[in-house]
Amino acid sequence: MDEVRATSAWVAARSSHVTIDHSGIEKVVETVKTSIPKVEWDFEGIHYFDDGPLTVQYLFVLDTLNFCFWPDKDLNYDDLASGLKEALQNDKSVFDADRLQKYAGPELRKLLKWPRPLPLEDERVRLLREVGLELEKNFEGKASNLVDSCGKSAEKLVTLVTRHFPGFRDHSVYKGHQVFLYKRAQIFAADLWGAFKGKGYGEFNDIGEITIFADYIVPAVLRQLGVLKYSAALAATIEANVEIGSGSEEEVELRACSVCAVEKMRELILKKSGKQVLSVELDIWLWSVGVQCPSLQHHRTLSIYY
Ligand SMILES: Nc1nc2c(c(CN[C@H]3C=C[C@H](O)[C@@H]3O)cn2[C@@H]2O[C@H](COP(=O)(O)O)[C@@H](O)[C@H]2O)c(=O)[nH]1
Repeated sequence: MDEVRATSAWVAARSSHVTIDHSGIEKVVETVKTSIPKVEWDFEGIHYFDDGPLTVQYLFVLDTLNFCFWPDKDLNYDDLASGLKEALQNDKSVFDADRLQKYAGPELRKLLKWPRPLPLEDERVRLLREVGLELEKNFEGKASNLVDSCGKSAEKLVTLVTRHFPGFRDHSVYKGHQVFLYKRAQIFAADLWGAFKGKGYGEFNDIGEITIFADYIVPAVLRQLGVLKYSAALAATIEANVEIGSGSEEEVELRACSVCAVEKMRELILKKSGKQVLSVELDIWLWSVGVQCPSLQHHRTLSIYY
């Protein structure tokens, strides 16, 4: 994850639409003191869990589809997590690798009990096929084999996932430089760690290497906390719900500055209190604040990455 950290910092050092306010970070760290509000993974109680390989398959499918809910104003992440959970409870073979390759839009919709086409539905279906095919070809159809082959390293898992599954290669080119954010690949590792409570399939000796997951909720929360500042033009664009192009400077800056700001927050907490907090812990806290704030205005980018 050094690549994510280094390239995000590269962007933050050159950004003009989004800036990190160091006094804002100081304030947040001062407010939370040494204890980041502890938010449990699955605080919503919406995820499937059976302590076994089927949970790994579920989480991999979930994170394959974990992006861009906002174009449908009634759809959000909860609908996906609980919809897939129910589908799996009703039919244990629903995420078998051969079946993942066969879903078409209307069936996926039916699976999730969603009454109309999903946002980016064709892409969602294509990504499921890609996952089914590659799991079948290289991992005997099982995401748990993928995790088993990582030797308890989250970093290795992210590398393997991004190497095998092109849909997880969350990167962009900013001012001529390649920037890596790997949101869905990293969140898959974090979801395993959270669901299995750091044991079994969720045991990673290097979980501290993971950064936050650059989505559209966390930047908005960081802005609300005074950690990120937007240019007047960017603020107006977001306020007016105008879409921001995928790979645009604005979009890359929003995401990269969020990663970088939270890394700085983490460093400051360590400096002030000697306490090592994980980016994953900071992420779930920030994200849970964001999704519980109905008035939160976030940027809108059509993307398969987040
Ligand atoms: N940074 C970050 N982004 C996250 C998550 C999660 C869910 N994580 C689960 C794991 C354990 C917890 O108990 C959560 O349930 C989803 N997202 C992103 O949010 C957006 C969806 O927003 P809305 O349209 O309002 O539902 C979308 O980009 C989605 O990809 C997270 O944890 N961190």
